[in-house]
Amino acid sequence: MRRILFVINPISGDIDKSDVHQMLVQVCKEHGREAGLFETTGNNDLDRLQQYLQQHAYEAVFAAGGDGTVSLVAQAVQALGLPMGIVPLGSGNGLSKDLGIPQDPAAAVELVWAHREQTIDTLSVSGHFTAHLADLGFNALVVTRFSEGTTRGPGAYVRIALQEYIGYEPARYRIETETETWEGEAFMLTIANARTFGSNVVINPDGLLDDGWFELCLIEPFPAAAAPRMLYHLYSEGFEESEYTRRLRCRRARIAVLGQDTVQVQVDGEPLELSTPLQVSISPRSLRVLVP
Ligand SMILES: Nc1ncnc2c1ncn2[C@@H]1O[C@H](COP(=O)(O)OP(=O)(O)OP(=O)(O)O)[C@@H](O)[C@H]1O
Repeated sequence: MRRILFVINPISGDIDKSDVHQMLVQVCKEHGREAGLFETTGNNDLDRLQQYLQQHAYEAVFAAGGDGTVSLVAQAVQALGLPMGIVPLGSGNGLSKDLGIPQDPAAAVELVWAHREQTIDTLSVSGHFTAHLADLGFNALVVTRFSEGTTRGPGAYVRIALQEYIGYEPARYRIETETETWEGEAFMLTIANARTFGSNVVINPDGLLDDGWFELCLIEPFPAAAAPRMLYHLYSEGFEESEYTRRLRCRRARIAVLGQDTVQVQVDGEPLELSTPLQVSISPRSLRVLVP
């Protein structure tokens, strides 16, 4: 691996990246690698990146940003069969944590010369690419409000979550997988390829990124008095221990939101409004990633 492209999101995670460009070029040079830089604009980035990669011969592409940047790079490299690395520089950096990638950018960049390769599953949520997690319900609402605001970073996310929790009305879902049907109300419903949100909430404790399965992780409505215990379970890998949670493991699913033609969905950190029912499917071992 000699020629490496870094895709940098200048606004992710509210992190000043003025030194990042130079650091990436410098460490690559020290290790006999050539670094290219591609900045995202927030506009038509996937098309631009795909075109750029077709015109330039890179051997690996690193996403230097948050989950949205990782998802963008993953889609571009998947089509070309190139491996993807991650330098975590977002607010949450969920997929990088699941892959065991160091959260310190200076340590993560070592993957350029010291790594092994893993090939992970990816999902399609009604045609939208997902490598990490997608969800409906409470978190999708918070991610949407977050994206509409002007402040980024974890503090802004927590403030919005507290505001939205008061008065939140859970929707009713009907889920059909290849083996079972479930219908009921849910506070949130996560479509999980991975285990952990960027916030360190473990939504899918024994989920594997490369087992050919995904999980539907449901948190059913719970009384306000149960919220602290629920948070404790979520931060301590105890998802299965709560009486308000359940998981369905599957290879494909149809998710209807009763009484709604469209639903707000968070897909790899990006808010989308999609038509219901959603159709979810898996592409087993379809994305090459560089891990420690
Ligand atoms: N130059 C830019 N100006 C404005 N927005 C941008 C720019 N480049 C990318 N974006 C937007 O940034 C978002 C992706 O951000 P990303 O997920 O990388 O970081 P984050 O939201 O801070 O971190 P995380 O997803 O880990 O919480 C996308 O919505 C994308 O359109």
